[in-house]
Amino acid sequence: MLANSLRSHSNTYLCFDAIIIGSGIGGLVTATQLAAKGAKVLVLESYTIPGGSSGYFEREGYRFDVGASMIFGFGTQGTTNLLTKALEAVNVKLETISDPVQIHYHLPKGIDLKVHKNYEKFLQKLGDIFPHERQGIRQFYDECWKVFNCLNSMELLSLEEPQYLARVFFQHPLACLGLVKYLPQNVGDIARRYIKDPELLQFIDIECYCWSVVPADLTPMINAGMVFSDRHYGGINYPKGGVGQIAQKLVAGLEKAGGEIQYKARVSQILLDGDRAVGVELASGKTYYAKRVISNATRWDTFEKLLPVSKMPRAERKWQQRYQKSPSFLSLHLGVQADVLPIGTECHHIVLEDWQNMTDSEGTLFVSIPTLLDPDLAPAGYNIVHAFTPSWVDDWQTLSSREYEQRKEAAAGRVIERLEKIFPGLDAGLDYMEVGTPRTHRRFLNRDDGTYGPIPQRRLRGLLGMPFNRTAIPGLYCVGDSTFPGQGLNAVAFSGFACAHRVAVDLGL
Ligand SMILES: NC(=O)c1ccc[n+]([C@@H]2O[C@H](COP(=O)([O-])OP(=O)(O)OC[C@H]3O[C@@H](n4cnc5c(N)ncnc54)[C@H](O)[C@@H]3O)[C@@H](O)[C@H]2O)c1
Ligand SMILES: CC(C)=CCC/C(C)=C/C=C/C(C)=C/C=C/C(C)=C/C=C/C=C(C)/C=C/C=C(C)/C=C/C=C(\C)CCC=C(C)C
Repeated sequence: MLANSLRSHSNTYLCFDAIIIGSGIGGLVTATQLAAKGAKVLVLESYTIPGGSSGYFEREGYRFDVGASMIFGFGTQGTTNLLTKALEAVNVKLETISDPVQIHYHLPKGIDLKVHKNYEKFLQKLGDIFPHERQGIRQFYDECWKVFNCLNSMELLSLEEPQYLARVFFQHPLACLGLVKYLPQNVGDIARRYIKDPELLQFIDIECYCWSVVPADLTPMINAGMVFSDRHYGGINYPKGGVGQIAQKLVAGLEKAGGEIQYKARVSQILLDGDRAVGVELASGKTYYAKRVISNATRWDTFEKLLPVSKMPRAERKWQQRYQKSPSFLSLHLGVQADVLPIGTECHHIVLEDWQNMTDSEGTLFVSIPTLLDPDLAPAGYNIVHAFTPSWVDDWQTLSSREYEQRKEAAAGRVIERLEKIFPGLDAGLDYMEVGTPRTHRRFLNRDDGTYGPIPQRRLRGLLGMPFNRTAIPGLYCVGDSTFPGQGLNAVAFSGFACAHRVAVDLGL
């Protein structure tokens, strides 16, 4: 029946080369890459604007980023500046503002450290706090550069495409062998090779945790090589107009290249013909067919909600045994009087009072103040402070709406109390506040339990367990942060390049 319907649709305008479920940056990079290669592409997004966790919302003159504002991938040189490259591929441009400091850490025992874009300055300052470890510090971070230099020397495409692998190996044999060496490794083992001071090792843990949401022992070395080096190379660059601009520009490029996007188009199921994915059905009942279906939803959403659980491939079950959902976040989007922040305040802060609490719910506090880079995001005389801290959906379930509001208020109070320690007077200078919980993330981002992404259940072999874009269901691909190499905008941009490359080869483009 479905096969007939597919055949009858295959010659109509409803049959696309590729349908992409979701317009997160992973989905949009895939879509723009495919459209640039001449594919007929349709993106279906359930929300009213593109971007997913890189979206934005506007309230009372403030434009808030939904997610974090610390953006990698906007460098101007090398091969790892994947957001720059994704925009260029569809002839769109985005102005960015360089951030001279990646993070200002406020850590236990008064450790106060800024990660300067300048590598030597960063090593100097960290060495000033741990003078007995100066050599180990340099050896560890230099090893991260080795990973980065391998990646940054080659074109980055699908590792599932043998011809590409043969080509890069032929062009860059040493870099490929370098990456093969690091792929199964985690940061903790390499850090301990050079560093002995337990407190410095805890610092390496939070260096990893603040983007991978796991300590060094569970963080893949390849990803650390990217993050710990690119912050000093391409740097951290904020998009003028807010993080939401990245998706807006990619959509403009997609449409210029002939692709299509629909909003308020929630996919309710992936249609199968036998075992093959052939299209999607929307919550509205409308169906679309395509030669290939690409899901930018998380793997949990894709295989547990968009497909019958009885069809879950064995490979997915195994993946779920290796990886679990990371916590979501409790987020405070604040508008505050500008004079609350001392002159010279940095854009991104990490606050932790006790090392023992680093991975706990409400343990580490993340703070972004994007208006210090782009003041136009707030009314004159005000700043945006986005403070967020890990939180599990379970703590927010089965509450009456009154209990939910009370719990939100209490949690917001605890976060503001902590913010007061670094920005005294913030409470009194508050002009606007909106509190999001894991339930908010689940609802607006369509992410199961509002999760930030997959994290290893136990120590795994680096990135070896992360699946690429093809799935065990023919015709179905995944893209985004539940595919190799995981969370992060530049990481999902890589996943998008790789997915589009593999799909284009499969389509014979
Ligand atoms: N570095 C930073 O500061 C920063 C900022 C924001 C986001 N990020 C990263 O971005 C990554 C997420 O990107 P991503 O590409 O994986 O995706 P995403 O989760 O951001 O977006 C997925 C999109 O798919 C849509 N969607 C899901 N299910 C759907 C369905 N059934 N029908 C229609 N639409 C559906 C959602 O509405 C959402 O727009 C995260 O890893 C996060 O770390 C990083
Ligand atoms: C041939 C042969 C033999 C071989 C071959 C081999 C090879 C070639 C290999 C390759 C590999 C590759 C390509 C890889 C790749 C990778 C990548 C790209 C990676 C990337 C990564 C990235 C990342 C991880 C990023 C991340 C970031 C993030 C997550 C961020 C976040 C942030 C946040 C959350 C913020 C917060 C903070 C504050 C606020 C303070």
